[in-house]
Amino acid sequence: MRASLLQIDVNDAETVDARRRRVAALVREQAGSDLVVLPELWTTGAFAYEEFAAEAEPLEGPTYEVMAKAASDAGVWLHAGSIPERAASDSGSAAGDGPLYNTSLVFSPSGELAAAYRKIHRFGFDKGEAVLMGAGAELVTVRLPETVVGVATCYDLRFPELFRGLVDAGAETLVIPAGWPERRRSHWTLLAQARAVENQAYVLACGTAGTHAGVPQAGHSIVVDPWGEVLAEAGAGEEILVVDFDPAKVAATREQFPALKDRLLGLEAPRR
Ligand SMILES: O=C(O)CCC(=O)C(=O)O
Repeated sequence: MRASLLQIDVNDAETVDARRRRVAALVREQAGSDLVVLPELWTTGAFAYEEFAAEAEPLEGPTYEVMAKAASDAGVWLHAGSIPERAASDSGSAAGDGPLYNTSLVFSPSGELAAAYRKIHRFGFDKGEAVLMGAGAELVTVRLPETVVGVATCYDLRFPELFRGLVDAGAETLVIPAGWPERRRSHWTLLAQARAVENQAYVLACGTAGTHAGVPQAGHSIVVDPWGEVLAEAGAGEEILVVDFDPAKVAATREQFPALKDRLLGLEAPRR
């Protein structure tokens, strides 16, 4: 199976419309890959908090339209990264004036929406995304012909229980778009490898390059196999990381070294 991770340079000089067109062209160039992955919030930048509300889109908004077409033109599965989604209000108003979510979109090779995932763990503690966006509540997996993909977004990478949930739901390949800052790049690489080793799964983690809203991005998108070996790693700048991998290695690793079977479920902390 061939995957292309598009580590996009997200910067304040390029408009959202221009970036959307540029990224769609890059997706089209990946015809021949099975799966194309984009980063988190690549239209605005994950740290461009002031842009979230202004650039928010309904689920089936401009990014959806452009990416659905790009996926079908290229004939690829496309994890189109995430968008700032403006949900419909509770009253169902067509104005779409409900809460914001950090929502990932996955398209099939015919351009159908295969899955949408609202990021569960919002970043920022008491500011930024954590206060501007709502939290998703559902784990999402997508069945591709060759593998079952489990999706997570950026800060989710720090929460191993989410990935155990995805494994329990059948995930074999963990796809993680991100806008991870350079300042914590060592955590990014370490956690990507940890999630691969502990879940005996492939990890495809696609970040952004460049600097937006004053925050230099880590780049260094990475693909890790179920044994924890790094199959490919990008540098700091914009780059397309193309990697061939064998989805059958997940079952083989889980059979040869069946650590997942030794999980002890339901452990409780001792009472004090
Ligand atoms: O956890 C981190 O260090 C980075 C997380 C982040 O930037 C995000 O989720 O947008």
